[in-house]
Parts: sequence; C-alpha cells; structure tokens
Amino acid sequence: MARDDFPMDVVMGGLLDRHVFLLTLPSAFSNFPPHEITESDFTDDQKNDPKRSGFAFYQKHKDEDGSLKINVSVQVIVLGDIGRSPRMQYHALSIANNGGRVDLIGYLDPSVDINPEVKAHRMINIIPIPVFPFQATSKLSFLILAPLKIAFQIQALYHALGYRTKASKWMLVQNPPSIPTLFVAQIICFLRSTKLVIDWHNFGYSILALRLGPEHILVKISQWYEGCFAKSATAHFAVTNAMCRVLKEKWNIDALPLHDRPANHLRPLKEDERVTFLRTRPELEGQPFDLHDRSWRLIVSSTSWTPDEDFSIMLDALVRYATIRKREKALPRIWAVITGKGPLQAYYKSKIQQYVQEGNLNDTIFSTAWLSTADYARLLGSADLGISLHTSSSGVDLPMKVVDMFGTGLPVAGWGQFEAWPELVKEGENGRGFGSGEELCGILQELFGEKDKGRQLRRLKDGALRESERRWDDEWMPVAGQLFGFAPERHG
Ligand SMILES: Nc1nc2c(ncn2[C@@H]2O[C@H](COP(=O)(O)OP(=O)(O)O[C@H]3O[C@H](CO)[C@@H](O)[C@H](O)[C@@H]3O)[C@@H](O)[C@H]2O)c(=O)[nH]1
Repeated sequence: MARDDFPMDVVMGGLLDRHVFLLTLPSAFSNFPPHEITESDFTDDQKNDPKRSGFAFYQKHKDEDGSLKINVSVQVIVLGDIGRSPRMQYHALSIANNGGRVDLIGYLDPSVDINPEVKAHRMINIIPIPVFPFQATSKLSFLILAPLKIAFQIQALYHALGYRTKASKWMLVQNPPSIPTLFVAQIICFLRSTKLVIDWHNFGYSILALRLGPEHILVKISQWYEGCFAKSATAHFAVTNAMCRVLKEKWNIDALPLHDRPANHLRPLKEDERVTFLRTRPELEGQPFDLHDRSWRLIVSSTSWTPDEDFSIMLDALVRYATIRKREKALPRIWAVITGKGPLQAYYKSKIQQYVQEGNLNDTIFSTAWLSTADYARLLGSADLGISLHTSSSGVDLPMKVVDMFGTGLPVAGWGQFEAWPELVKEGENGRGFGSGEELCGILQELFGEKDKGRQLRRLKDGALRESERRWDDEWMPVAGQLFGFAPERHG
C-alpha cells in the first residue's frame, strides 16, 4: 500500500514513533467515494497472468470509463501462520475472485509457502504481523509468558487492523485463537464501522483445556471471554452442523454452517502424473519398488503437530503391522509419510527414529516432510490411504486434512471417536474410523491384505472420488458469498 493511502493521523504517528499510533484513532469505513481500480493498478506481470491476478475479472466487469468498482472489502484475519491456514486463504481467494478487496492478516513463516494463487492475486494484500519472540516450554513458563504474549499481540493486531490497512466493510476473523483476537477485532470494528464475521474452526477454550485441564480457572475465564466477545458479531460461520448447534446452545449464537471443501489444486491424479511425482521423492531412491504395480502401499498423514493429534497411535499401528508382516509375507510393505510443521514434530521424529533403530519398523519406510502446496497435493493424490489423527478438542470441529485427502480422491482412515466425524466421513463408503492403534492396524490389514483382493479399498476409493467432486466454491458462494453481497451474475 502506498504511503498516500494511509490516513493522515497514521503518517503523523509513523513520523514520531511506531507506538504513538495508540494516541490516535483509526479512520472509519465509508462507501463514499466508492473504491475502484483501473488498468494502471495492474503490473505487467499481473496482466500476463490474467486469470490468477484478477486482471481477467477486471477486464470482464470494468465500466465504460475503464474503472472497476469494488463494493466488497474484507480484512481476513488469522492469528496464526497464513501458510498453514488453508481455509482463511480459500476465503481470501473466493472474495478476490468475485471482485472484492482483501487484506489477509497473519503471521508469515518464511519456510512455509503461501498458496501461489493467493500471492498472485492483485486484490489480495498480505499484511504480516510480528511474532512474539519467546516460546513457553513448561506449564509455569506458559503462565508467566502468556500475559506478555497477549499484550504483544494486542498491540500488533491493533496496529495492523487499524493503521496498516484501510478501513473495510467486513472483517472475517478465524476463531480460535480467540485471545486476544476477538477483543481487538471488536474494538476495531466499532471504531472503523466494520461488520464483524467470525469463522468458527473450533473453540479457543477447549484447546486451552488440553493444556490446563477443563476445570482450570483460566479455561473457565476463556470460555466466558469467547462467548462474551463473539455474541455481538454481525454473522458467524462454523465448520460443522454440530458446531452450529453447540454455538446456539452455549451462547445463543446463530451460525451458518460452511463446511470445509477442497480447493481446485487438490484433485485426483492420473497414473502417469502419480509415477512422475513419485520418481522425484528421495525416500524411494534405491528401493526395489515398481511404481506401477502397487505391490507396496503409500499412506500419508498431514498435521500441524499439535497436542490434539496423538501420533503414537499411528506408530503403534505400524509397529503392530510390521510384526504381523514378519509372519504374513503377503501383506505389502508400507511407505508412511507425515507432512506438516509444528511444535511436537521434533518429539515424534525422535520417537520414530527410536522405533527404527530398535528394529520395530522393519521394512517400513518412514518420512516426514514439508512440501510446496503443489507437491502436497501430488503426494495426497499418489497415496493409497490417508490417515487422520485429529481428535477434536471440542468434539465438533473437523480435520481439514481429510478434506484435502478427499479432494484428491484419497480414502481416509481416521480417529473417529468424536461427534462431528460422521459429518465428513461415511463409514465403509469413503473412509474408516478407528479408536486405537490396534484398530488402525486391523484396518490396514483388511484394506491391504490378500483376503479381500483390494475390494474394500477400491470401494473406499470410489467414495473418495465422488467426494472430490464437491468443491469449496460451490459451498462458499451460497453462504459466505451471499452474506458479503456478491451478485451471482458477477461470479467468475
Ligand atoms: N503446503 C503444505 N501444507 C501442508 C503440509 N502438511 C500439512 N499442510 C497443511 O496443514 C493442514 C493440516 O493442519 P492441521 O492444523 O492439522 O489442520 P486440521 O486439524 O486438519 O484442521 C484444522 O483447520 C481447519 C480449518 O482450517 C479447522 O476446521 C479444523 O477444526 C482444524 O482446526 C493441511 O490441511 C494442509 O493445508 C505440507 O507439507 N505442505
């Protein structure tokens, strides 16, 4: 954004000191004069990539005077890493693809790439916020650092939402984390006459309860805070019907269900695309695999390595499988890949290493990786079975990774002991649920073993392929698109 675009009080604030902004108020949103863009707002690179940059949309919908009126503007906020927040990136893309202006605000981890479509779009401004520099390592340090971190986040968010971005008509906030996001969002929306929409992925208090226990006083306060600051928002989306029900019961909030669906880059692969991709994987170098005959099986799990996913269950299942395979040689070898980045990664990597060294994972190839957006989609599309260890702290959220997997036509085995699981996975149709490592091992034997000649796996695959036809845009437009006021005829 050019310096001229900032309100005068910010320029003054910037001239004095970065923190003097607290003494001034951010400017409010107004429809007048209407915001518009012209051809000169696009760079040559953007014009050469018209579909992804939004230039094609501009050309199709511009007025006779060459300007395109922007009726919808949205601050999209996640107090987390943007690259690891696929749903908020999809929101941003859908708004931009329909002619809205987006400020996408969150953390930018340089080692995690953002969806290239998001980066290429002229109508999406990415606004990085600074990360609190200290990490809690124990319960005690968590309690000491938490207030400092919250104070740091309040000032960073307030600055980003109130001064580093223009006033928008709408603000779309991911919850959780709710502290301090909802508090700052409410203040900014009040000051800037912006309408607040909360996108409920889960509950902040239920995640805190994983760390402190459900009866902890801070968990109770957090629950009160979440309801208190959420209730007066203009609208709410929730990822499941079950979550909508809980929001209604708990806080009398009427939320619109907006189920996760895969974006277009997650799609089934053709056999030659699969083989071409697998040839690029270093783990397979020197392995006696014929990439065409599928006499071995590739299973994939993806994760943010958070405490709500217990990977020891998957390890337990694979150790059992490897032991059984010593007797039943007809069972295929397994190549297991876990993708993602996050706090518990180092812990589980050392556990995997230990199992390998002790000879408990005979013949299993185990790898962890962080892949580019395109390679992540290719890996899922190349696999035989996806694994989800998401346990759901609230019981009513769902794992996005399963949606990714279905997008590529990959059937899923997942931890299914929570209320919302059947909203996503139909038992025996597109996936299987388990409740222990032993059960997961049983599923692997059933699906990969000789007895059933692959019939069950093929049935699940067909179900997942049917599921892959349901896309994010189809879900988004009638719910969020309608709320934000996009005219269907302008769609596309
Ligand atoms: N590019 C890339 N992305 C990856 C990789 N590995 C994982 N991811 C991203 O990380 C996500 C999985 O992260 P989790 O934090 O484990 O997500 P989740 O439990 O499946 O779902 C969460 O987010 C949903 C909405 O965004 C929520 O609805 C849900 O409740 C939950 O909070 C995947 O969907 C994918 O986008 C990788 O190697 N490369």
